[in-house]
Amino acid sequence: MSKVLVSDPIDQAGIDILSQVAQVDVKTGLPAEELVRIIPDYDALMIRSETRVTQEVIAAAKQLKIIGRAGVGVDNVDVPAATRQGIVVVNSPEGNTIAAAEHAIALMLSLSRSIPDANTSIKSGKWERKLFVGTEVYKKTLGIVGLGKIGSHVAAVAKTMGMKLLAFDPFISTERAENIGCRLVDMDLLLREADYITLHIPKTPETTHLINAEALAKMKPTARIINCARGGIIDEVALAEAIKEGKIAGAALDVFEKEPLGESPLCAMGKQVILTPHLGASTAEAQVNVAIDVAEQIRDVLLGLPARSAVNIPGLYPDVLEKLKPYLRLAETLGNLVSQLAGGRVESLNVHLQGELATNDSKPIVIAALKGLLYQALRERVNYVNAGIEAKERGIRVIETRDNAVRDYAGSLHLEAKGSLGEHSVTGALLGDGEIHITDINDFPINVPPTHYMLFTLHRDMPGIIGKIGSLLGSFNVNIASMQVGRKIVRGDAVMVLSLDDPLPEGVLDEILKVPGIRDAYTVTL
Ligand SMILES: NC(=O)c1ccc[n+]([C@@H]2O[C@H](COP(=O)([O-])OP(=O)(O)OC[C@H]3O[C@@H](n4cnc5c(N)ncnc54)[C@H](O)[C@@H]3O)[C@@H](O)[C@H]2O)c1
Ligand SMILES: O=C(O)[C@H](O)COP(=O)(O)O
Repeated sequence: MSKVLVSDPIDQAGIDILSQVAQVDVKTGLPAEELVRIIPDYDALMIRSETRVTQEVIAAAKQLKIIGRAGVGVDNVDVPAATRQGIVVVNSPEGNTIAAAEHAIALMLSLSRSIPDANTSIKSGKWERKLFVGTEVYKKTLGIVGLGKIGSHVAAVAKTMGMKLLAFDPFISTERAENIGCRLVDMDLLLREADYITLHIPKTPETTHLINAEALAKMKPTARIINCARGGIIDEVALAEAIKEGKIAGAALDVFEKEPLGESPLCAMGKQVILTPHLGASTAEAQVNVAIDVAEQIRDVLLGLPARSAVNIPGLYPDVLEKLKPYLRLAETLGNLVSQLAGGRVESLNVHLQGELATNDSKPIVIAALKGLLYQALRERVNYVNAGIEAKERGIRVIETRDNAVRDYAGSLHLEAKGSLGEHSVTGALLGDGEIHITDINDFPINVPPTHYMLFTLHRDMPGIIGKIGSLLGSFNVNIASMQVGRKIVRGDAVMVLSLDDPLPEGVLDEILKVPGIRDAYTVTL
């Protein structure tokens, strides 16, 4: 039975799903070295933002197939290291969107009405009405940095509260922003005009310290900033300084450069600063959503099915997958076949998609072809996650071409491998019942289903050659299951494809190559 380690607090709904297919161990708050020690036993790891899945953890995770992040941000996971090791990383891109957006709005309103301090004051027996006179958000300008899922929901709510909306997001169109009710502007203008700024961007090298002393200096002295996205997007030292010097009016932060926060100049500040301990996603609803979403994906991957929200492999939704699955098998088989024909190092792979295959998302097909191509070199180490990166690291150039026209089959796939030992090509298609047929080898037409052991020869089309190969194999007790010849012209060159019941014993291929008229011969195991 598979084993899943849950190393952060996850809703029971997720644990229940995992328990259907695996032994689930919940061990939260593990020190880093303890995680490295126990991870080799596990097939799957389910986390939130607290567990740091470092390169060291991944290197130790010899059996790990999937890391499931019950939430959005995967910045606590070394995704490139996981990818290189063939580990799928999945998240829940939408499960906590509403929770995070509502938290940002809650922080904005709390800042403008000093709710936390007023609460503390009254609970300590005071009645300080004058001290807590606030400001309205109605007709104020909200600058939204990052107009993705959370930013868009914040925009929708803020709009209904009568706020004017500015947005900065270099990756979305003016039309999309306008549809959400936002004016798309540059960051400089947003900083200068907004009364409230709310951040909803990922933390990347470009966004780290996006809000630094220089940016803070551009803001209005009455402006307030909210960060419910990721710690480190705001330079916390510069922020504390800017508030102290009256350069801005306040800030509310849910996320921090270092979590847990520990000592910080922000903790000593009064009602201008509101801090929450990374609570954006902490609603009952969001935790059920993300736990179910990610647990289902872990369950599926452990059962050999694809994940719908993988961050490091092309996402395959069940309906797309159902349609593509037979073609993925075809691509993998042909990739494996062409690499065995090519023999040596493959330098480039041309993937030509024909007919209905050309109208689908080609990325999974290309990945499947590469997985097949690399199988001889990497065996079980290659999978859908790392096939692309492994091919890239080996310098294999991938060229993709497509032709929508339907020929003999609804869809067919042609792979052409150029390598150190020459060029080889194979074409394959699916029959009506989904059976794979190889329809072309090195431009010779044939029509055979792939089998476990196969022998391919290139020879002169002349009498007696088929018989000689047959008796040679017979003399080595190799049984032929089927045989087919493909040729372009009579008595020119031809290919012979034999399906064998047994593997070729050592030395037989050399004997075949000695048969007069045989130009080349290849054994293939699929
Ligand atoms: N506080 C929490 O508990 C909590 C909960 C959920 C998500 N988050 C965080 O919130 C953030 C947003 O999440 P989301 O689901 O909306 O993501 P999303 O991918 O839907 O949206 C992010 C948006 O940021 C934009 N963007 C990227 N780089 C940018 C840049 N340099 N400048 C401006 N815009 C840029 C993208 O174009 C995109 O539209 C993420 O950092 C996520 O990890 C935090
Ligand atoms: O990226 C996220 O989903 C949020 O930061 C939530 O993190 P959490 O799961 O640790 O609450």
